[in-house]
Amino acid sequence: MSKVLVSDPIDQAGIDILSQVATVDVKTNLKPEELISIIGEYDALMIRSGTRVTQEIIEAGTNLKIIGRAGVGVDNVHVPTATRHGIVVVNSPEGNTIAAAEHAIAMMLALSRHIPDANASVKRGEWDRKTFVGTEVYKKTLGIVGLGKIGSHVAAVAKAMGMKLLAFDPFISTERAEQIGCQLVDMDLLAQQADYITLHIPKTPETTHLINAELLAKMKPNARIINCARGGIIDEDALANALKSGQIIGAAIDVFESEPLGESKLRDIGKEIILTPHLGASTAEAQVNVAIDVAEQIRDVLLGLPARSAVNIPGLGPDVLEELKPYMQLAETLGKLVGQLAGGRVELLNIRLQGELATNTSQPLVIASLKGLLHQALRERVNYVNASIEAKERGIRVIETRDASIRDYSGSLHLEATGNLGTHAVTGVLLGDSEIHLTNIDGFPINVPPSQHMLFTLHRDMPGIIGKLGSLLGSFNVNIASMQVGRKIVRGDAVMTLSLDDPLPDGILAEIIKVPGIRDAYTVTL
Ligand SMILES: NC(=O)c1ccc[n+]([C@@H]2O[C@H](COP(=O)([O-])OP(=O)(O)OC[C@H]3O[C@@H](n4cnc5c(N)ncnc54)[C@H](O)[C@@H]3O)[C@@H](O)[C@H]2O)c1
Ligand SMILES: O=C(O)[C@H](O)COP(=O)(O)O
Repeated sequence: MSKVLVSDPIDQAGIDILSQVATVDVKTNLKPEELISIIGEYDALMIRSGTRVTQEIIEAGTNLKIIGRAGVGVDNVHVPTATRHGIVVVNSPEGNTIAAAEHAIAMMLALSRHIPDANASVKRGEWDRKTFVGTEVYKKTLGIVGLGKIGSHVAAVAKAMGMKLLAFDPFISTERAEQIGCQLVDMDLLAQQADYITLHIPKTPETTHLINAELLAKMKPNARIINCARGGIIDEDALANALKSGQIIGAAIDVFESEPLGESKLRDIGKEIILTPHLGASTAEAQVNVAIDVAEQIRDVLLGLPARSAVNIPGLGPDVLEELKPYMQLAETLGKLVGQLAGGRVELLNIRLQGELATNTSQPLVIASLKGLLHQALRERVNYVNASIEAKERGIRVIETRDASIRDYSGSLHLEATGNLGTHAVTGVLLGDSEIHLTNIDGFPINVPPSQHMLFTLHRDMPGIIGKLGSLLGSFNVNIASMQVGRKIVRGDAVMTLSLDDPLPDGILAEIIKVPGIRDAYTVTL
C-alpha cells in the first residue's frame, strides 16, 4: 500500500479520501531535517503553506510521486526540482477563492471602521465613540491588483457595495475587465486614484516589492492597502515608514515576507494597521474544498491516473483535462502498445488526431502517448511531468498531425512508431465515454478492447492456423480469453489478436514463429 505524509493541518475529509488507497501519517510542525529524514518512506506529500518543500527535501523523497498543496500558492514548493524528478505538483486553484476574497473585503471594512481596535477598547472597559469614527467604502475607488479568480470575486462584491473599480493586470483583456465592471489602468494611475488598493497577484520576480517606497509615495494620503495575496509583494519596511509618516492611513496585511511573522516594524504601528496570521483560506468551507480537491488528485496519481490541477504538466488545465482524460488513457495505452510492437529504440513517433478528435488540444495526448511509449524503458519513472523531457533526452522526434476527414469512428487516435527494428502503427477509439477499443494494427482492421496480456501475430490467412496456435498455447498452459483476426483480403496477410489470462512463458514466442504460416509474433503487457 502507498504511504502519504500530511505535514500541515488538513481537513479530515481529505484524510478520509487518502485512506481509501494509502496509509496516511499526519505529522505536523516537522523541522526541515526531520522531514528530510523520513520523506524517503513516502509516495506522496500533502501540505499547506506551513511546509517549505525545498530542493533537499524533494531529493530525499526518492519514492515521491506527488506533492499536493491544499491551497493555491505553490511558492513554498521547489517546483523545478520536482519536475526534474518526475514528481507531479498539484494544487487546488479554486477551493479557497471565496474565502480569500471575503477575507480581503473583511479587512477593507475592518480598516474603514477600526473594528479590531474598537473591539479591544470595549473589552478593556472603555466606551470611546470619537476615536473610532470611520469612513464608508460606498462611492470610494478600489484599485484591484490582479484580476484573476480572487480579484474578480472581490470586484463583484465591491461593486455591489457601490465602489468604483480600477484594476491593474497586464494579462487580462480590456473586454474581460469591463465585463467584471473594472477599468483597466496602469499601476501608477491605480496608485494615484485608489482610496483602497487590494492585492491579488502571485509572488513572482516581477511582483516582489511591487509596492515599494516609490509607489507608496504616489498613493493618496488617505489611502489604505490590503494584502491577502503573498508576503513580499509589499516591501514591509517601506510600508511601516509610509504608515508612520502618515503618507497613507491604513494597511491590512494577512501575508508576510517571512512566516510566522517574527520581529517586525509592522507590529509597532497602532490602529492604522491590521495584521492577521495568513487566514485568507481559513474558513471551514475552503478547508473542506481544498482538502477534498487535493486528496482526490493524490489518490488518482497513486492509482496511475492523471491529476486535474497539476502545475508542472504543461497544457493540462482542469477544463482541458476533464474533457480529455479518457482520451489520455487511450493515448497512453496506444503508446504502450506501439512501443512494445516496435521494440528496440524508437526514433520517431507520429501522432495523428483523427475525425472529431482532430479539433482537440493535442499536447496532453502527446504527453500521454510518450508516457505510454517510454513505459517499457522507464516503468514508473516516467509520468506526465517528465515524459516530454525524457523523450527529448532519448532523441525521440514527435510529429503531430490532424486529419478530420478520417471518420471510421467519430474520433480516433493513430500512433506510428519508427525505430531501429522497423515501423509499427496502432489506432484506437473510445466507445461510449471511456471504453478503449483497438481498431487497427499495422494497417489491419480489428475491433478489440485491450487487455493486460496480449499476443499479436502476423500470419497468412489459411485454414488450421488458429487451431495450431491454440493448441501450442494450450500445451504451455496459456489460457486464451478472446481472439480476433484482422485481414484486408481473404487468404492474404492477416493479424491475430489474442487476449490472454496470463503472461506468455519465456521461450514460447520462438515456438509460435515456427508454426507454418506465422511470420511474426509480439507479446504486449498493458
Ligand atoms: N491569504 C491567503 O490565504 C490566500 C488564499 C488564496 C490565495 N492566495 C493568493 O492570492 C493570489 C491570487 O490568487 P488567485 O487564485 O486569484 O490567482 P489567479 O491566478 O486566478 O489570479 C492572479 C492574477 O494575477 C495576475 N498577475 C500575474 N502577474 C501579475 C503582475 N505582474 N501584475 C499584475 N497582475 C498580475 C494574473 O494575470 C491573474 O489574473 C495568489 O498569490 C494566491 O497565492 C492567498
Ligand atoms: O495559497 C493559498 O492557498 C493560501 O495562501 C492559503 O494558505 P494556507 O493553506 O496555508 O492557509
